[in-house]
Amino acid sequence: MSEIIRYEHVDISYNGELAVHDISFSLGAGEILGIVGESGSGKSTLIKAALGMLGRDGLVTRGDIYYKGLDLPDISDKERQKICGTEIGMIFQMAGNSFCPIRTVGAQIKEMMAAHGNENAVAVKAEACALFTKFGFSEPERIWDSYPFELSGGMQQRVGVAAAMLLKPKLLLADEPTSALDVTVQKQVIEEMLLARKLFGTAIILVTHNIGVVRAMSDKMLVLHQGKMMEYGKAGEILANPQSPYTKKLLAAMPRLRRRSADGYDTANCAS
Ligand SMILES: Nc1ncnc2c1ncn2[C@@H]1O[C@H](COP(=O)(O)OP(=O)(O)OP(=O)(O)O)[C@@H](O)[C@H]1O
Repeated sequence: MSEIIRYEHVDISYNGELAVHDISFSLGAGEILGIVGESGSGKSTLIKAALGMLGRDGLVTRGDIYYKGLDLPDISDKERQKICGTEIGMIFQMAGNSFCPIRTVGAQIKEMMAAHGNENAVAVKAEACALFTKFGFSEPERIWDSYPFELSGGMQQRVGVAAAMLLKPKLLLADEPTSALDVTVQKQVIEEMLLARKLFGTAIILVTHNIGVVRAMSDKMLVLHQGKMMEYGKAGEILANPQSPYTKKLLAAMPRLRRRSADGYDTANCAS
């Protein structure tokens, strides 16, 4: 399996204070890594570092983050703009909020695709509607013509995932993509991400508080505590047989969710 991204001994500080310390992991094409840990453990910081989104106060102070031979913290803003979206996509907890409220979904998707060099509006619409259909929307044209405020929060989130996937990124960074959603919509968003992996071979780094979501989706798992890596390895093995006392405590406090197969899951107690 070809490697997509590799973190090597990464330290990240805000205003000189260490937030994340000595993190190493790698991810191959189509693999899904779940990053879990308590609030403030550094989960978002880790993925923001890949796209230079640490803000003015944040800095990768040691180590490397390699993507296709590029050391991401060192690339220019121009290079970063080029890979942002097309190579590495990102979705947030409230992905729907990134849509402008007063322009239709279709207009915004056309603009996004044009900004990445695809100006064929007819083809873009056809491709978007086909993906909406694959993602389970029964009226794709209606979604295309909708203003974001005409869609529920859950629908906005699902359309946000679809929009990110239209650029067919090799890597998707997903920061709490299901935590603002009710259990039914969580299931749909999980299904969308698994389908995206299947359709496009996209690798996913998933930040979540929800062990149930990790259990349902992840091949690998990284447990963070106060910026340090407590455990990293195959998700199934860690979930079945956690080694560090911290992981044991974390798992004991989480609800259960059984994994059925690579693409299937049982959503009982998915929300946490
Ligand atoms: N822009 C910032 N400036 C200063 N400190 C920050 C900044 N962003 C994050 N931090 C600090 O870095 C640490 C890790 O924060 P981070 O948001 O990565 O944690 P998290 O595990 O994603 O938390 P949550 O689950 O609550 O989103 C925290 O101590 C946080 O206060």
